[in-house]
Amino acid sequence: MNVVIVGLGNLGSAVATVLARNGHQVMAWEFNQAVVDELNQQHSNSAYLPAVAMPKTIAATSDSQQLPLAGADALIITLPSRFIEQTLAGLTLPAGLPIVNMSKGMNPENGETVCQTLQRLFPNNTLAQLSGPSIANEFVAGVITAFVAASSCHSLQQSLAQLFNNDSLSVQFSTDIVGVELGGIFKNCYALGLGIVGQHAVAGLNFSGAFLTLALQEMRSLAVAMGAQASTFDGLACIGDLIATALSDNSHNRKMGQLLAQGLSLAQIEQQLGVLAEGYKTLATMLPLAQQHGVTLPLAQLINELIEGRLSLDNFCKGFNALLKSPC
Ligand SMILES: NC(=O)C1=CN([C@@H]2O[C@H](COP(=O)(O)OP(=O)(O)OC[C@H]3O[C@@H](n4cnc5c(N)ncnc54)[C@H](OP(=O)(O)O)[C@@H]3O)[C@@H](O)[C@H]2O)C=CC1
Ligand SMILES: O=C(CO)COP(=O)(O)O
Repeated sequence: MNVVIVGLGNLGSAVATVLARNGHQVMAWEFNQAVVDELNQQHSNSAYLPAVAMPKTIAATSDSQQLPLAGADALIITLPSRFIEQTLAGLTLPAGLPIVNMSKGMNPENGETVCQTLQRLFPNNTLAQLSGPSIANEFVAGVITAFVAASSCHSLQQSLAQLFNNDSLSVQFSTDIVGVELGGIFKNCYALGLGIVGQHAVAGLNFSGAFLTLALQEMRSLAVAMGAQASTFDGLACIGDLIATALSDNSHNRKMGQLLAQGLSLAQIEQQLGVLAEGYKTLATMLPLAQQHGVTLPLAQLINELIEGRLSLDNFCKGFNALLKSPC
């Protein structure tokens, strides 16, 4: 199959690699010309996917007009959410080209999820959200990984299975695009929070178990109020992704939390990570959204107060302990 990937950061480079290894034709767009040149000449991306030999068949360009959209079977979006609208707004897509979003974020200005933005920009194209516990550094290294392809279009789900399935990668199907996308978006805030408090003496695995349980309850209650199916939260795209992201040392959100706990400023973190992890902006967007929907998110509120410096780590832990005393 022929695939166009937009964004060669950590995720996009890993997706390009596994699809090319599966024998598919991959052409990628990337903003940074140095990354494009390194990929085309040395078949690597030392900034975002160090120590991985990328297949020589992957080609990259920084000129979106060069993308072979007319002959593509899917357009896969792997950019951080904040760059998606500005990058895609100038593109004219063939009417039948399916769009697959793998980004997990929201627009802080209007509260739109990436799928909602894509639907607004390209109302005539079929859409899928491809999500699940899928840390790029792991699945590119052959760690067994299951994705969820959420779409109302069964043939697009099947195309995604055909693209990704191999000895270590599997694609499951869902029709709950809202739930699958919101699970992947909301879990970033809690992974960021656990990254901050995870170093505290009181934060052992008992703490993490309780933290993730409360996190899942909050994610589910807001997502259901926004139209998701509750049962989606028992699956890969929600509880699965929450566990993987919150506990993985490869997670950008967990890492950002750890750096905040070490006292680094946002500018220093941006310099170290390249781009701020999605959970940071999502948290500020999620709390007013919850208010609009009449849902309370006490754990997310505590994380937000901790990040904004209105709560010490000790007082966060006292507040968290108090939440555990409330009836479920
Ligand atoms: N990494 C992962 O394991 C997974 C990530 N995701 C999601 O995928 C999305 C991307 O994450 P990830 O790959 O980790 O991000 P990275 O931080 O690895 O990559 C950031 C990318 O954004 C590019 N960029 C910077 N500025 C601009 C700009 N102005 N316009 C366009 N591109 C720009 C960077 O290019 P430059 O070289 O210039 O810095 C780089 O390619 C996120 O939404 C994340 O939640 C989902 C599943 C797994
Ligand atoms: O969503 C992810 C894995 O499923 C990756 O999360 P991070 O952006 O925290 O690395």
